[in-house]
Amino acid sequence: MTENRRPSDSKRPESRELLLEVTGLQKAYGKKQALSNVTLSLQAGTSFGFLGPNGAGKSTTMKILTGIVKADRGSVSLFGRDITNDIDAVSKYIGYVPQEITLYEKLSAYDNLEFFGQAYGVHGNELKRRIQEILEKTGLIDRARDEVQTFSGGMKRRINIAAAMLHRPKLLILDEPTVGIDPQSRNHIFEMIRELNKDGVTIIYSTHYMEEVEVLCDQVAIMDQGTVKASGSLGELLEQYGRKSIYLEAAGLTAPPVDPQVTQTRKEGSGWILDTEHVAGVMQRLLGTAARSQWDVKQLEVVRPSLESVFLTVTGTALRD
Ligand SMILES: Nc1ncnc2c1ncn2[C@@H]1O[C@H](COP(=O)(O)OP(=O)(O)OP(=O)(O)O)[C@@H](O)[C@H]1O
Repeated sequence: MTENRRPSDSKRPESRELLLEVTGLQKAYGKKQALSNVTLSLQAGTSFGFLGPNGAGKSTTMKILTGIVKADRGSVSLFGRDITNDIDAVSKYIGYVPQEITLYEKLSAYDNLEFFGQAYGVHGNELKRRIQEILEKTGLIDRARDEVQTFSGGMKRRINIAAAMLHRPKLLILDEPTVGIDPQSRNHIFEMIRELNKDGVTIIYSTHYMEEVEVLCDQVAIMDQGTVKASGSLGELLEQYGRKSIYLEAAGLTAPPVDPQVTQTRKEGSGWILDTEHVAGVMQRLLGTAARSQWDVKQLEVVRPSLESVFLTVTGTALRD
Protein backbone atom coordinates (compact mmCIF):
# COMPACT_ATOMS: atom_id res chain seq x y z
CA MET A 1 0.00 0.00 0.00
CA THR A 2 1.17 3.46 -0.75
CA GLU A 3 1.43 6.21 1.87
CA ASN A 4 -1.67 6.62 3.98
CA ARG A 5 -2.78 9.97 2.60
CA ARG A 6 -6.51 10.60 2.67
CA PRO A 7 -8.16 13.35 0.67
CA SER A 8 -9.41 16.01 3.02
CA ASP A 9 -13.07 16.32 3.92
CA SER A 10 -12.54 20.07 3.56
CA LYS A 11 -13.28 19.72 -0.17
CA ARG A 12 -16.92 20.28 0.70
CA PRO A 13 -19.16 18.79 -1.99
CA GLU A 14 -21.86 21.45 -1.63
CA SER A 15 -19.48 24.10 -2.92
CA ARG A 16 -19.09 22.26 -6.21
CA GLU A 17 -21.03 22.01 -9.42
CA LEU A 18 -23.24 18.97 -9.98
CA LEU A 19 -21.47 16.85 -12.59
CA LEU A 20 -23.35 13.59 -12.83
CA GLU A 21 -26.83 12.54 -11.85
CA VAL A 22 -27.90 8.91 -12.14
CA THR A 23 -31.53 8.13 -11.41
CA GLY A 24 -33.29 4.80 -11.02
CA LEU A 25 -31.05 2.68 -13.24
CA GLN A 26 -32.33 -0.83 -13.86
CA LYS A 27 -30.71 -3.52 -15.95
CA ALA A 28 -31.39 -7.23 -16.40
CA TYR A 29 -29.29 -9.72 -18.35
CA GLY A 30 -31.90 -12.34 -19.19
CA LYS A 31 -33.35 -13.38 -15.85
CA LYS A 32 -30.48 -11.87 -13.88
CA GLN A 33 -31.41 -8.47 -12.45
CA ALA A 34 -27.94 -6.90 -12.40
CA LEU A 35 -29.19 -3.45 -11.33
CA SER A 36 -32.45 -3.04 -9.50
CA ASN A 37 -32.29 0.66 -8.69
CA VAL A 38 -29.12 2.72 -8.88
CA THR A 39 -29.40 6.36 -7.95
CA LEU A 40 -26.48 8.62 -7.18
CA SER A 41 -25.15 12.09 -7.81
CA LEU A 42 -21.64 13.36 -8.09
CA GLN A 43 -20.17 16.84 -7.66
CA ALA A 44 -17.45 18.01 -10.02
CA GLY A 45 -13.95 17.47 -8.64
CA THR A 46 -14.92 14.51 -6.47
CA SER A 47 -12.86 11.37 -6.15
CA PHE A 48 -15.67 8.88 -5.88
CA GLY A 49 -15.13 5.31 -4.67
CA PHE A 50 -17.51 2.68 -5.89
CA LEU A 51 -17.20 -0.13 -3.39
CA GLY A 52 -18.84 -3.53 -3.60
CA PRO A 53 -18.25 -7.27 -3.87
CA ASN A 54 -18.01 -9.16 -7.15
CA GLY A 55 -21.35 -9.13 -8.92
CA ALA A 56 -22.70 -6.08 -7.03
CA GLY A 57 -23.32 -4.28 -10.31
CA LYS A 58 -20.42 -1.81 -10.37
CA SER A 59 -19.23 -2.66 -13.89
CA THR A 60 -22.74 -2.65 -15.27
CA THR A 61 -23.35 0.82 -13.82
CA MET A 62 -20.08 2.12 -15.28
CA LYS A 63 -20.84 0.59 -18.66
CA ILE A 64 -24.20 2.34 -18.67
CA LEU A 65 -22.50 5.65 -17.83
CA THR A 66 -20.20 5.21 -20.79
CA GLY A 67 -22.91 4.10 -23.21
CA ILE A 68 -21.49 0.57 -23.66
CA VAL A 69 -24.54 -1.03 -22.06
CA LYS A 70 -28.07 0.31 -22.38
CA ALA A 71 -30.17 0.53 -19.21
CA ASP A 72 -33.68 -0.93 -19.20
CA ARG A 73 -34.82 2.04 -17.13
CA GLY A 74 -33.46 5.19 -15.57
CA SER A 75 -31.48 8.19 -16.71
CA VAL A 76 -27.95 9.55 -16.70
CA SER A 77 -27.25 13.25 -16.99
CA LEU A 78 -23.91 15.01 -17.19
CA PHE A 79 -23.79 18.75 -16.38
CA GLY A 80 -27.59 18.66 -16.47
CA ARG A 81 -27.72 17.18 -19.98
CA ASP A 82 -29.25 13.76 -20.62
CA ILE A 83 -26.47 11.63 -22.11
CA THR A 84 -28.37 8.33 -22.31
CA ASN A 85 -28.24 8.40 -26.12
CA ASP A 86 -25.65 11.10 -26.60
CA ILE A 87 -22.48 9.26 -27.56
CA ASP A 88 -20.75 12.50 -28.62
CA ALA A 89 -21.08 13.99 -25.13
CA VAL A 90 -19.96 10.71 -23.56
CA SER A 91 -16.80 10.49 -25.65
CA LYS A 92 -16.01 14.17 -25.20
CA TYR A 93 -16.40 14.38 -21.43
CA ILE A 94 -15.76 10.85 -20.16
CA GLY A 95 -12.64 8.71 -20.14
CA TYR A 96 -13.17 5.03 -19.40
CA VAL A 97 -10.65 2.44 -18.25
CA PRO A 98 -12.37 -0.94 -18.47
CA GLN A 99 -11.56 -3.94 -16.30
CA GLU A 100 -9.94 -5.77 -19.22
CA ILE A 101 -6.80 -4.16 -20.65
CA THR A 102 -7.53 -2.93 -24.15
CA LEU A 103 -4.23 -2.28 -25.92
CA TYR A 104 -2.58 -3.51 -29.10
CA GLU A 105 0.09 -5.90 -27.83
CA LYS A 106 2.28 -5.64 -30.91
CA LEU A 107 2.27 -1.85 -31.00
CA SER A 108 4.58 0.25 -28.85
CA ALA A 109 3.21 2.22 -25.90
CA TYR A 110 3.64 5.39 -27.96
CA ASP A 111 1.81 3.97 -31.00
CA ASN A 112 -1.02 2.73 -28.80
CA LEU A 113 -1.43 6.20 -27.34
CA GLU A 114 -1.30 7.75 -30.80
CA PHE A 115 -4.02 5.36 -31.96
CA PHE A 116 -6.33 6.03 -29.00
CA GLY A 117 -5.66 9.79 -29.09
CA GLN A 118 -6.69 9.95 -32.75
CA ALA A 119 -9.75 7.81 -32.05
CA TYR A 120 -10.77 10.46 -29.50
CA GLY A 121 -10.20 13.25 -32.03
CA VAL A 122 -6.77 14.56 -30.94
CA HIS A 123 -4.25 15.00 -33.76
CA GLY A 124 -0.92 16.43 -34.90
CA ASN A 125 1.46 18.31 -32.65
CA GLU A 126 -1.16 18.66 -29.93
CA LEU A 127 -1.41 14.87 -29.74
CA LYS A 128 2.40 14.50 -29.66
CA ARG A 129 2.60 17.00 -26.82
CA ARG A 130 -0.13 15.26 -24.82
CA ILE A 131 1.43 11.82 -25.35
CA GLN A 132 4.77 13.11 -24.09
CA GLU A 133 3.12 14.71 -21.08
CA ILE A 134 1.04 11.67 -20.16
CA LEU A 135 3.94 9.25 -20.66
CA GLU A 136 5.88 11.24 -18.07
CA LYS A 137 3.00 10.81 -15.63
CA THR A 138 2.95 7.05 -16.17
CA GLY A 139 6.64 6.76 -15.31
CA LEU A 140 7.09 4.77 -18.53
CA ILE A 141 8.66 7.36 -20.79
CA ASP A 142 11.79 5.19 -21.15
CA ARG A 143 9.68 2.34 -22.46
CA ALA A 144 7.62 4.42 -24.90
CA ARG A 145 8.99 2.71 -28.01
CA ASP A 146 8.77 -0.85 -26.63
CA GLU A 147 6.00 -3.18 -27.68
CA VAL A 148 3.27 -3.40 -25.07
CA GLN A 149 3.54 -7.20 -25.10
CA THR A 150 6.86 -6.86 -23.23
CA PHE A 151 5.15 -4.94 -20.37
CA SER A 152 3.95 -6.28 -17.02
CA GLY A 153 0.22 -6.20 -16.28
CA GLY A 154 0.67 -3.09 -14.15
CA MET A 155 2.62 -1.26 -16.85
CA LYS A 156 -0.06 -2.08 -19.40
CA ARG A 157 -2.66 -0.79 -17.00
CA ARG A 158 -0.80 2.51 -16.67
CA ILE A 159 -0.76 2.92 -20.46
CA ASN A 160 -4.43 1.99 -20.55
CA ILE A 161 -5.23 4.79 -18.11
CA ALA A 162 -3.08 7.19 -20.15
CA ALA A 163 -5.02 6.25 -23.29
CA ALA A 164 -8.27 7.22 -21.61
CA MET A 165 -6.86 10.65 -20.66
CA LEU A 166 -5.54 11.98 -23.97
CA HIS A 167 -8.75 13.82 -24.85
CA ARG A 168 -8.71 15.48 -21.40
CA PRO A 169 -12.06 14.21 -20.12
CA LYS A 170 -13.84 15.89 -17.20
CA LEU A 171 -14.73 12.51 -15.71
CA LEU A 172 -12.45 9.49 -15.57
CA ILE A 173 -14.07 6.13 -14.81
CA LEU A 174 -11.78 3.30 -13.72
CA ASP A 175 -13.09 -0.22 -13.24
CA GLU A 176 -10.97 -2.10 -10.69
CA PRO A 177 -7.67 -0.82 -12.12
CA THR A 178 -5.38 -2.44 -9.56
CA VAL A 179 -6.58 -6.05 -9.68
CA GLY A 180 -3.60 -8.38 -10.01
CA ILE A 181 -0.89 -5.78 -10.46
CA ASP A 182 2.44 -5.19 -8.73
CA PRO A 183 2.74 -2.68 -5.85
CA GLN A 184 5.01 -0.34 -7.83
CA SER A 185 2.44 0.03 -10.60
CA ARG A 186 -0.30 0.41 -8.05
CA ASN A 187 1.53 3.31 -6.41
CA HIS A 188 2.05 4.90 -9.83
CA ILE A 189 -1.64 4.52 -10.61
CA PHE A 190 -2.61 6.07 -7.29
CA GLU A 191 -0.29 9.00 -7.94
CA MET A 192 -1.69 9.47 -11.47
CA ILE A 193 -5.24 9.47 -10.12
CA ARG A 194 -4.43 11.90 -7.32
CA GLU A 195 -2.72 14.26 -9.72
CA LEU A 196 -5.60 14.14 -12.19
CA ASN A 197 -8.07 14.77 -9.39
CA LYS A 198 -5.96 17.69 -8.14
CA ASP A 199 -6.13 19.12 -11.65
CA GLY A 200 -9.93 19.05 -11.42
CA VAL A 201 -10.76 15.74 -13.11
CA THR A 202 -13.63 13.95 -11.39
CA ILE A 203 -12.86 10.32 -10.66
CA ILE A 204 -15.09 7.28 -10.34
CA TYR A 205 -13.02 4.42 -9.00
CA SER A 206 -14.51 0.97 -8.61
CA THR A 207 -12.88 -1.55 -6.34
CA HIS A 208 -13.50 -4.23 -3.77
CA TYR A 209 -10.47 -3.12 -1.76
CA MET A 210 -11.64 -0.89 1.09
CA GLU A 211 -8.16 0.39 1.84
CA GLU A 212 -7.95 1.84 -1.69
CA VAL A 213 -11.15 3.79 -1.15
CA GLU A 214 -9.88 4.99 2.22
CA VAL A 215 -6.69 6.48 0.80
CA LEU A 216 -7.96 7.63 -2.59
CA CYS A 217 -11.55 8.78 -2.35
CA ASP A 218 -13.43 11.57 -0.63
CA GLN A 219 -16.90 10.24 -1.48
CA VAL A 220 -18.04 6.63 -1.38
CA ALA A 221 -20.99 4.59 -2.58
CA ILE A 222 -21.43 1.11 -1.20
CA MET A 223 -23.05 -1.11 -3.74
CA ASP A 224 -24.53 -4.55 -3.17
CA GLN A 225 -27.01 -6.69 -5.07
CA GLY A 226 -27.72 -4.13 -7.75
CA THR A 227 -28.38 -1.09 -5.58
CA VAL A 228 -26.49 1.66 -3.80
CA LYS A 229 -26.92 0.80 -0.14
CA ALA A 230 -25.27 3.93 1.23
CA SER A 231 -23.32 6.90 -0.04
CA GLY A 232 -21.66 10.01 1.31
CA SER A 233 -18.29 11.30 2.35
CA LEU A 234 -16.04 8.83 4.09
CA GLY A 235 -16.47 10.80 7.31
CA GLU A 236 -20.27 10.75 7.03
CA LEU A 237 -20.38 7.00 6.42
CA LEU A 238 -18.03 6.29 9.31
CA GLU A 239 -20.12 8.51 11.57
CA GLN A 240 -23.46 7.07 10.50
CA TYR A 241 -22.69 3.38 10.07
CA GLY A 242 -19.26 2.72 11.57
CA ARG A 243 -19.28 0.49 14.61
CA LYS A 244 -17.59 2.06 17.58
CA SER A 245 -15.75 -0.39 19.77
CA ILE A 246 -13.22 -0.95 22.52
CA TYR A 247 -10.35 -3.42 22.46
CA LEU A 248 -9.55 -5.10 25.76
CA GLU A 249 -6.71 -7.48 26.42
CA ALA A 250 -6.06 -8.72 29.95
CA ALA A 251 -4.06 -11.76 31.08
CA GLY A 252 -6.29 -14.69 31.95
CA LEU A 253 -9.53 -13.04 30.79
CA THR A 254 -11.19 -16.04 29.16
CA ALA A 255 -14.60 -14.46 28.51
CA PRO A 256 -15.54 -10.91 27.52
CA PRO A 257 -16.81 -8.71 30.35
CA VAL A 258 -20.57 -8.16 30.47
CA ASP A 259 -21.80 -4.57 30.18
CA PRO A 260 -25.37 -3.38 29.49
CA GLN A 261 -24.15 -0.93 26.84
CA VAL A 262 -22.01 -3.41 24.91
CA THR A 263 -24.04 -4.67 21.94
CA GLN A 264 -21.67 -7.32 20.62
CA THR A 265 -18.37 -8.95 21.53
CA ARG A 266 -15.87 -10.97 19.56
CA LYS A 267 -12.42 -12.42 20.08
CA GLU A 268 -9.58 -10.69 18.28
CA GLY A 269 -5.99 -11.82 18.78
CA SER A 270 -5.44 -12.30 22.50
CA GLY A 271 -8.18 -9.87 23.46
CA TRP A 272 -11.80 -8.90 22.91
CA ILE A 273 -13.57 -6.37 20.73
CA LEU A 274 -16.59 -4.84 22.47
CA ASP A 275 -19.00 -2.94 20.19
CA THR A 276 -20.85 -0.05 21.82
CA GLU A 277 -22.51 3.25 21.02
CA HIS A 278 -21.39 4.53 24.45
CA VAL A 279 -17.63 4.31 24.37
CA ALA A 280 -16.92 6.71 27.25
CA GLY A 281 -19.34 5.08 29.73
CA VAL A 282 -18.26 1.53 28.92
CA MET A 283 -14.61 2.51 29.13
CA GLN A 284 -15.14 4.05 32.56
CA ARG A 285 -16.89 0.94 33.89
CA LEU A 286 -14.20 -1.32 32.42
CA LEU A 287 -11.50 0.68 34.20
CA GLY A 288 -13.45 0.34 37.46
CA THR A 289 -13.95 -3.41 37.04
CA ALA A 290 -10.31 -3.87 36.03
CA ALA A 291 -9.14 -2.13 39.22
CA ARG A 292 -11.56 -4.01 41.50
CA SER A 293 -10.92 -7.39 39.94
CA GLN A 294 -7.19 -6.74 39.64
CA TRP A 295 -7.06 -7.64 35.96
CA ASP A 296 -3.59 -7.64 34.47
CA VAL A 297 -4.58 -5.29 31.61
CA LYS A 298 -2.24 -5.46 28.59
CA GLN A 299 -4.25 -3.19 26.32
CA LEU A 300 -7.43 -1.16 26.62
CA GLU A 301 -8.24 1.26 23.82
CA VAL A 302 -10.95 2.78 21.67
CA VAL A 303 -11.00 1.34 18.14
CA ARG A 304 -11.76 3.89 15.41
CA PRO A 305 -14.69 2.92 13.16
CA SER A 306 -13.47 1.46 9.87
CA LEU A 307 -14.96 1.31 6.40
CA GLU A 308 -15.05 -2.44 6.90
CA SER A 309 -17.47 -2.02 9.80
CA VAL A 310 -19.53 0.43 7.70
CA PHE A 311 -19.79 -2.22 4.99
CA LEU A 312 -20.83 -4.82 7.53
CA THR A 313 -23.56 -2.58 8.96
CA VAL A 314 -24.88 -1.54 5.56
CA THR A 315 -24.87 -4.90 3.77
CA GLY A 316 -24.94 -7.40 6.64
CA THR A 317 -21.86 -9.21 5.30
CA ALA A 318 -18.12 -8.70 5.32
CA LEU A 319 -16.73 -7.64 1.93
CA ARG A 320 -14.29 -10.51 1.85
CA ASP A 321 -17.00 -13.16 2.36
N1 LIG B 1 -23.03 -9.69 -20.06
C1 LIG B 1 -23.62 -10.27 -19.02
N2 LIG B 1 -24.48 -11.30 -19.20
C2 LIG B 1 -25.10 -11.89 -18.15
N3 LIG B 1 -24.93 -11.53 -16.85
C3 LIG B 1 -24.09 -10.52 -16.61
C4 LIG B 1 -23.38 -9.84 -17.68
N4 LIG B 1 -22.62 -8.87 -17.11
C5 LIG B 1 -22.82 -8.93 -15.78
N5 LIG B 1 -23.71 -9.92 -15.49
C6 LIG B 1 -24.20 -10.27 -14.14
O1 LIG B 1 -24.73 -9.10 -13.55
C7 LIG B 1 -24.39 -8.99 -12.17
C8 LIG B 1 -23.62 -7.70 -11.94
O2 LIG B 1 -22.34 -7.81 -12.59
P1 LIG B 1 -21.27 -6.63 -12.65
O3 LIG B 1 -20.15 -7.10 -13.50
O4 LIG B 1 -21.94 -5.37 -13.00
O5 LIG B 1 -20.82 -6.57 -11.11
P2 LIG B 1 -19.49 -5.97 -10.48
O6 LIG B 1 -19.88 -5.36 -9.19
O7 LIG B 1 -18.79 -5.10 -11.45
O8 LIG B 1 -18.64 -7.25 -10.21
P3 LIG B 1 -17.10 -7.55 -10.61
O9 LIG B 1 -16.31 -6.96 -9.53
O10 LIG B 1 -17.05 -9.05 -10.61
O11 LIG B 1 -16.89 -6.95 -11.96
C9 LIG B 1 -23.58 -10.25 -11.85
O12 LIG B 1 -24.46 -11.19 -11.32
C10 LIG B 1 -23.07 -10.70 -13.21
O13 LIG B 1 -22.88 -12.08 -13.24
